[in-house]
Amino acid sequence: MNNGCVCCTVRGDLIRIMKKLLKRKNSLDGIIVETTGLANPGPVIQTFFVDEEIKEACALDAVLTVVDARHVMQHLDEVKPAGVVNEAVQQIAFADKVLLNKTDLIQSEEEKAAVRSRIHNINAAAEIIECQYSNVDLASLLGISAFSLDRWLEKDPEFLREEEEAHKHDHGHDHHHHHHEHKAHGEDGHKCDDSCTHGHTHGHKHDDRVTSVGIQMEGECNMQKLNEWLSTLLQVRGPDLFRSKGILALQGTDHKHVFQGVHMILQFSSSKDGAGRPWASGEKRTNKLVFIGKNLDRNELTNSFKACLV
Ligand SMILES: Nc1nc2c(ncn2[C@@H]2O[C@H](COP(=O)(O)OP(=O)(O)OP(=O)(O)O)[C@@H](O)[C@H]2O)c(=O)[nH]1
Repeated sequence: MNNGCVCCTVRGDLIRIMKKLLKRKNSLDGIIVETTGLANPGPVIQTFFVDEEIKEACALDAVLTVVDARHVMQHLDEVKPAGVVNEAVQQIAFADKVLLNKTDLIQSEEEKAAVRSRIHNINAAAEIIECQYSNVDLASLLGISAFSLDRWLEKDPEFLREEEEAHKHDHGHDHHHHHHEHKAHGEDGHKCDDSCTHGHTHGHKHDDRVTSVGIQMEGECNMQKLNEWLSTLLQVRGPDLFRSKGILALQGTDHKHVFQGVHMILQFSSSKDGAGRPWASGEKRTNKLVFIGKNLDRNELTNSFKACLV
């Protein structure tokens, strides 16, 4: 689900995609919906209960939330402006199972116990599965019938009622969601405003300080400049940089380079070590980078990356 802004759950798109999938001649064993890391899971779940056709054809099996054991606390602790939703809390609250991932990055058993108890306090019903690199037996994740509407309604009886109202309204106004259908992935700097219905079910707004910046630029990077730029950037802006990733062309090599960042942790890989394919002969060397985080300055990021090019 890449369309729309990073924060929104794009229920209109999801309904359309689901209906397309259901029309396929060969029937599917299952459908896995992956939202963005900043999504409010509520509206996605509601899709399976408010649309008649989808309700008939599908059963919501389970809501799974992957938790970064190293960084989750700082996101749960984050104080948001009044009325703004903490999506980390939401995602744990709505989970049937929590995959507590990256346990290798946790320093001590005490730290792990603190994270587990925090998750448990938000959602006592969800089973917590500890893992590394999300390596979990699929049988414990798929076809488990873990979702219970009753438990949901216990938590929030308003849940379906409000949505049914909103849905009726949608039918009368075809373009209700039009403002989410332009451009990809919020890289146009689109911010949720008051007209955004997503995430408003519970009277909460998305944190509009969080955006994404995509950079696409032809050329080759000077390795040393790039290294200095990225490590300084992550050091200085780390707390605000939730996620960064990119494919890079480096001077003097045909290998493609990939970087993956989560806050201050940065990992490089290369087609030399089996990550993807090298640049093909004649292929344009286009660097592509994405930053997702708080208070990002598109111009500053673009210009400082540009300065790393040869
Ligand atoms: N040490 C460690 N690193 C991990 C683990 N799982 C993933 N990573 C690394 O974390 C980095 C970012 O990956 P994830 O956090 O899984 O990315 P994500 O945000 O879920 O992925 P996108 O949907 O692509 O944004 C990559 O460099 C992964 O190799 C783990 O269990 N331990």
